[in-house]
Amino acid sequence: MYPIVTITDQCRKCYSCVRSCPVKAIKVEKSYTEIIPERCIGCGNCLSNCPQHAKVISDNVTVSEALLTSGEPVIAVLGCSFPAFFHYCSPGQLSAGLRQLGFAEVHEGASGVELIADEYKNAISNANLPLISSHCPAVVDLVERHYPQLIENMVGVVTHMVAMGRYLKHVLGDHVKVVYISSCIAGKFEVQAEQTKGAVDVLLTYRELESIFKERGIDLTALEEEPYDGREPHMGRVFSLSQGSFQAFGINPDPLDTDIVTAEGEVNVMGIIKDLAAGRISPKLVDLRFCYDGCIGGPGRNRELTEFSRRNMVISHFRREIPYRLAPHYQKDWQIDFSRTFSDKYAKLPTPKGGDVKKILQATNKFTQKDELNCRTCGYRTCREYAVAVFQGLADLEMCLPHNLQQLEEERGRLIQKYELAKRELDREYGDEFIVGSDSQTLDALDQIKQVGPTPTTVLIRGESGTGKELAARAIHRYSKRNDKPLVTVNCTTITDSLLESELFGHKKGSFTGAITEKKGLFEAADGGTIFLDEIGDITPKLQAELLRVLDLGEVRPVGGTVARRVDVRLIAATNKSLEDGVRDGWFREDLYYRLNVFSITMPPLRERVESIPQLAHHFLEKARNKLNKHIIGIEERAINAMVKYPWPGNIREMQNVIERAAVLTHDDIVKLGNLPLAFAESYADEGEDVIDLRSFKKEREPHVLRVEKKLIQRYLADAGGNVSKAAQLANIPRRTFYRLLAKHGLKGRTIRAREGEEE
Ligand SMILES: Nc1ncnc2c1ncn2[C@@H]1O[C@H](COP(=O)(O)OP(=O)(O)OP(=O)(O)O)[C@@H](O)[C@H]1O
Repeated sequence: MYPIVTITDQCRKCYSCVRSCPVKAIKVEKSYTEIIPERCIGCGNCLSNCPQHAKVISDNVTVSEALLTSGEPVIAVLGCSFPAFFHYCSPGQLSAGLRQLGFAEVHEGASGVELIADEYKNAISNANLPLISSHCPAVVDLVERHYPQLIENMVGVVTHMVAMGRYLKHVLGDHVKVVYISSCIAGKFEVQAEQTKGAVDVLLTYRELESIFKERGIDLTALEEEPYDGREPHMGRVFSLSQGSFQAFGINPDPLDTDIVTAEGEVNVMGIIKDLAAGRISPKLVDLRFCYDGCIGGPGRNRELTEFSRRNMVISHFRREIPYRLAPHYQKDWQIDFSRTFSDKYAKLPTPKGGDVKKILQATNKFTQKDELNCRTCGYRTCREYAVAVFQGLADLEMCLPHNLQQLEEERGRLIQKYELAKRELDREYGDEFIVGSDSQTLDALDQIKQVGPTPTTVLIRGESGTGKELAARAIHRYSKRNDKPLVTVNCTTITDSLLESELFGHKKGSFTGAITEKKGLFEAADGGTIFLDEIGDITPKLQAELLRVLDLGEVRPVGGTVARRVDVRLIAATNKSLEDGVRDGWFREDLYYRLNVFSITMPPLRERVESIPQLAHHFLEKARNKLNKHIIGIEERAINAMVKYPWPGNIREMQNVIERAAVLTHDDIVKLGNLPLAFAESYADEGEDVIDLRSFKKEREPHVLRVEKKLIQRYLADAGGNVSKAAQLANIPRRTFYRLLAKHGLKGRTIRAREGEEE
């Protein structure tokens, strides 16, 4: 298993890992970043720098526990920096705790350092090339994966960890299992590496070990001290300190000696490696450690302590007397092979051509050198490095912050424009409009609206389609104490069920395909105000249950989320269905029905508002006049009477449309009966009251119809270039009929274009 894992849900793509990765071993995916194992050197920077803790060490606790119950002897080896982590107990107590966990023996990794000290001394004295120390696994990976030309410079000796593993298995037999406990993450890579595999079975971090103690309820400070096993180390104990390796290996360089160079920390190490690769320096030995402050600064270090106190703890451990069980087989001088080889693991990435980089730069608005800000927010040092990474598939175009900001700004402008248009549209539809009507049913509804408006009560508005339910909801909100807060209206039938759920309650990132970011729901958008759910009778049982939860608990739970959020929203629902039937037939929850039906208002259909028709007609004329920007002063009496007589259905929109159409058609400043659809005049006539002369109506209408007909014929002919057959085809009428119409209006084919003006 790969030692570092990304919890994809937790990653927020802040690019901290990209920024902190010295070898750019991070690939940016759509909604998270991922480590590229072939490039990773295990330095652990991405773990320490991830603010969301989305990069974690793969769990070795379970494997260790499995080893401990396998029946084979398991040996614990404590890394050299352990005193700087387990500072709250004595080394003897830690040994006792490990034995309680089932470890057969407890060793200090520091003795592994002493095992390889002679190998180091030999390598240095026989060197004919600048040597690079190989005791830091991150440095080994850096060379193998990124600077393979330096492989021949590596000291061909294993790390003290692997040395300990080889030693223990040599002395005790291959059946024993070795668990190395350390602050080093790169060591986890080394355990699995081809050349060093098999020596150590599991690398456990100090923190993982601590979690096992906690899990088992072992309080180290309460334990009786127990001795350590194996060879008691001496100078090996200072190995984890800055420059401690030379002291541990018994090499005493002159501080002014430029032949032996030592460097710690990413920047220094990378600098020296680059110098060596470029042949700029040629010392005898470079002793490198990727972590600042040496191994006591490892990624799994105890972060509560300063470097100074960590150092002091290691030094006082070095000076301390520690109980040791000196078994004779550990006192013997065994001949063990501590050598190792290295392999070229360089993973070549595609190289862009000049034009490729330019294209990518241009895609993020960088056309001149001045546009290349090199701001580093994407994690790359320069815009060009970033463009290369995009080409290589490591980075994506979204990562350029200045470009993103500009795009967002443009998008914001577009959204504002869209919002303004939608708002204007809504204002035109509802505006500051109040409910118009003087019939008793409308007046009753109005009374109820005024009464319930200022209360927090949930309201259910019933009525056929187009009877003013939304208008009523808006009026309730306007009369409420929440009228300075938003009124969010949702039509439950216009979006699919699954989308409606996420629209209403929001969703967490990754909760369904396409949910690439977290989104707040409309309930949260309406917080403090009112939400109007139109067509509530159409929602699914699942949504009904969720809605009931919101009403009962006052909290919403986003799709894919576990944590609920409190909201203060007043609910107004509307339906044109009978929810009572729904409860009876099982498609609407009874408990929700009672929760909604606290206060119900019924909006009457237009056919039951006959008394209000004249008032409504004038109201809609006013709306049409504003919309069309046309000078119309009123509606003639006959037209009003015809509308009163007309058998309207329930939908008030129909009346609104009839009046708008009439306002379009009228040539005068008054809407006349003739401007209404013929059915009005006919139903008016059928009533036998105020009979109008239909013949004279037809006479009055005829010239208008003829004029429109002639214009249409002329347009078809013009579109067909004067070709009558084609014009008839366009008009979708038989050619003969078209000829007849031409004759009727005194028009001719072919010549029509030239005579168009004349014909007008
Ligand atoms: N009493 C009224 N006074 C003024 N205008 C009204 C009245 N009733 C309805 N309208 C107008 O009729 C149109 C339809 O009203 P509204 O959208 O409120 O109806 P609805 O019942 O919510 O419709 P649906 O069932 O289709 O959602 C709107 O333009 C509204 O302004």
